[in-house]
Amino acid sequence: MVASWLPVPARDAHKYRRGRALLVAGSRAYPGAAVLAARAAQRMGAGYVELAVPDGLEASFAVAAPSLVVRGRHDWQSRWRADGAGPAGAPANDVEEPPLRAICVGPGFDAQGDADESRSLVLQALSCPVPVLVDGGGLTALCDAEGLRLVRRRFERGLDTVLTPHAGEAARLAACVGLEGSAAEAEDAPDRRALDLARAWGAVVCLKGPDTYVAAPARSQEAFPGASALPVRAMRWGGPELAKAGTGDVLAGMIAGLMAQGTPASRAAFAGACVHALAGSEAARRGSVVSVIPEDVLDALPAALNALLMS
Ligand SMILES: NC(=O)C1=CN([C@@H]2O[C@H](COP(=O)(O)OP(=O)(O)OC[C@H]3O[C@@H](n4cnc5c(N)ncnc54)[C@H](O)[C@@H]3O)[C@@H](O)[C@H]2O)[C@@H](O)CC1
Ligand SMILES: Nc1ncnc2c1ncn2[C@@H]1O[C@H](COP(=O)(O)OP(=O)(O)O)[C@@H](O)[C@H]1O
Repeated sequence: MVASWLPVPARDAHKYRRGRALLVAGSRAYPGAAVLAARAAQRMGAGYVELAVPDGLEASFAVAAPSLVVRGRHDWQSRWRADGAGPAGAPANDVEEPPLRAICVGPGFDAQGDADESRSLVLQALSCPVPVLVDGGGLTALCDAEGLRLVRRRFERGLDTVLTPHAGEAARLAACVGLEGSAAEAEDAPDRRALDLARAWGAVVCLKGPDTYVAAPARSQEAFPGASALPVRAMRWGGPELAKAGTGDVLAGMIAGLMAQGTPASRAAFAGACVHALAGSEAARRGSVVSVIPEDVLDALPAALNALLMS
């Protein structure tokens, strides 16, 4: 079933029809995460991937990854309406541009060192009327009353938001909505924790770990066809080859790349996690479970996609 959720380009496709994605990612502390996430969005099929990076670093990113459209943060912030009014992805000025289909915000944010900037970028992304994924340092920046209000408001307006926490970030998201229960209880029942978070935030939650749980808020119950009564699914593929800094950034970009092509948020999160795990296994097969690095996962991604599409 997951294979049928993966977009395949039409014969008459062109780059904009294949989805325009924006990644607001990276910081002076963690620039690499931005490239990992953006590359992953490209590899998952998004036709036009833009990367908004800290001002002054544009040239370094453009050299590191020539096919990415790299912009400074101020350029992006001044070009998009802060209130999210207007058609999906409409730029604030009159420039003719194809619509933006998804935003990924937060991989590589330095939520401690650049707290104000991280928060302002996350809130601006959430004000855009397109699917938004929040990951990494963006999740830390999201955890306050205003962040919660904006995500819930998006839910009420029918706009998809995806949150991709690891266990540490999930604990912060839980504390922000006053979810009871100790860390040990959350570890015992991660499916329940993912679902509680999804409902409390009004967002699709992809709770990462050795097993990954994707939960949808009530509105998206139909998003997992054939699912059991509760809108939460476990993904148990993959192994410890993925336990290396940077693989989460790859996953965030993959899910955003799928959403940019029109895959609904909960399916994008689940299918993205499946392909990510398969790519990790393929990378371990080509090398060693010990040596896999996130770049290997990116390199193995096309083979993993193919294997799933042929299955
Ligand atoms: N190449 C790069 O530039 C990389 C950048 N990264 C970015 O660095 C920033 C900080 O990421 P961190 O994850 O370190 O941020 P966190 O501030 O979440 O640090 C991790 C903390 O959470 C706790 N924790 C609990 N459960 C955990 C789990 N299952 N996995 C990991 N930590 C857990 C740890 O004990 C630790 O204290 C993010 O924006 C992230 O995207 C990282 O993804 C690593 C690679
Ligand atoms: N033991 C494991 N088995 C399977 N997958 C794992 C394991 N450890 C980590 N992963 C996966 O690797 C990724 C790590 O993401 P994350 O913790 O956000 O790392 P980072 O922020 O450094 O990129 C997640 O997709 C997680 O599910």
